[in-house]
Amino acid sequence: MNTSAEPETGGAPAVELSGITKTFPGVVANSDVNLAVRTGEVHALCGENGAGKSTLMKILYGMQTPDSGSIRVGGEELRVKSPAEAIRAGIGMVHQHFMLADNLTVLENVVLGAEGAHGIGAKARKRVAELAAQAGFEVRPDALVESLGVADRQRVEILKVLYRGAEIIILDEPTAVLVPQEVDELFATLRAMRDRGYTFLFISHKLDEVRAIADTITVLRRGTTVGSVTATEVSSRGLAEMMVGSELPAPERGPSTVTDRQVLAVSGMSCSESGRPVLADVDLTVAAGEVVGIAGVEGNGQTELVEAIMGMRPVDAGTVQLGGADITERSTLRRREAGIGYVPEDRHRQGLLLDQPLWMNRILGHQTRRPVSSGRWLDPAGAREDTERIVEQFDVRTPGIEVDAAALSGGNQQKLIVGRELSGDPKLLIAAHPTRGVDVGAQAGIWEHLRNARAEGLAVLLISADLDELIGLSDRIRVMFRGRLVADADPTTVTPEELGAAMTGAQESA
Ligand SMILES: Nc1ncnc2c1ncn2[C@@H]1O[C@H](COP(=O)(O)OP(=O)(O)OP(=O)(O)O)[C@@H](O)[C@H]1O
Repeated sequence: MNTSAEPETGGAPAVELSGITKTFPGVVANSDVNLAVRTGEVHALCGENGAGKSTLMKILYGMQTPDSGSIRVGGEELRVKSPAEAIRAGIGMVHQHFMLADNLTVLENVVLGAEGAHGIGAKARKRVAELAAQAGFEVRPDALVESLGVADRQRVEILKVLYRGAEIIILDEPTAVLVPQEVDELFATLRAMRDRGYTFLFISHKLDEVRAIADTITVLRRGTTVGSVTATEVSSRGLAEMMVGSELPAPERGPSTVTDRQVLAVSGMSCSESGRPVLADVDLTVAAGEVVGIAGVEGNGQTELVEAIMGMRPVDAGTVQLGGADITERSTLRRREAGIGYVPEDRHRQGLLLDQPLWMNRILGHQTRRPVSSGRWLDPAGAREDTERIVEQFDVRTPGIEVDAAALSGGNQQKLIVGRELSGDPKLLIAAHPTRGVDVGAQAGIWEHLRNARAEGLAVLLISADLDELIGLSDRIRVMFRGRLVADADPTTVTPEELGAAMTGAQESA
């Protein structure tokens, strides 16, 4: 590849993957996959959960070794054995879970580990400023990363790969955490960079977005390439059909099932962190048969609200009632036993034991209740049987329940968690981003399960960055901003744009 500041366009394809096969015990993740990416295009990879998208990108980025097949970058055959080699070949990857050091500045995060190029002084600072200008980012190089919102953190991740000389950039579901306005900004950056000759590989489940930003879309199904299409020549419906062979489903509330039986009542909840208020005087109720959606840009207190309700974070003031009983002083386990199901935001850290088999993961958080425990002893047979049920009902694609949770694709891990948390007849489900990273078919499946549980009287507190999901499923929407519930929106009339505006601080009701 050329080593000048900007990539060349035209000529050989940026990336050619041919006949890539990769198997894991019991699973063929990629089977004879072909992918050709032109220099200077945005190339989207779509496909169901477990279709093999991440595996293919990890192979390109040197995190996995293929069993067979070849990789050509800029026309030259490459054996990429590690991310360091991929970076040397001009390939960068922005992961879904950001990998930044919170207590360092933007500049330090970008330069750390790549001091060789421009040192750590004025030259490095100048180079970062140049790259930021090209990408259209307004960055404050000396700001601490911990003070940044999600969109800015993502910009730092992008700058990191640009700084290391990447010309081919893999983005793994970059829009999952962004509000519509931020998505537009990211797309403006990608277009500007593409016009400079950079090449992007973009994994996404949001088909409308993919059509808006991609030049070419390649669809994978069950580990193989279904085909590549020009983005302007395919409808979302057509794409969904390529992916799953069925129509594109939409979230639907269905008829109201809201009752007057209050299940959750949070009153006057406030809490702070290092002296800084993170939740201020929050009042919130959810009734049986009702879905209350919480809208908000990430980092405005949603995580803290959920943690406070779950008893995972001390509060300065306020009470939590479940079905009329005060549970403010109870531990997280006791709250779960009282009837709260919990789909956490971070499935790796809080939702799963990655190095344990699926059936052990069924027990997590439920260890004192049937059918996985007699109350006194764990019941592995009961846990295995109920895990088989979840795998079946929630269509968790896995070779079996004895494999470790780490071996499941992201979307299938999420289906397992949702299945587990809807087990045991909860009164309340707290669902933080329940379909994040889940494909359109599986998403429709999870929505259907939520709707059915709601019809049977489940109260749902739904936190989601997917505004279509919030609008489509909620009976009421409350907007969170800087730790307060500042506005309410009627899901039957509000548009995603209006909701997005309310989330970024417009005070009036949306
Ligand atoms: N380290 C691993 N060990 C065992 N199996 C794995 C491993 N990584 C992936 N797999 C399996 O390979 C298949 C493809 O997974 P991959 O993560 O590539 O899918 P994906 O298309 O990215 O899915 P998602 O949209 O859910 O993230 C899945 O069946 C998955 O269970």
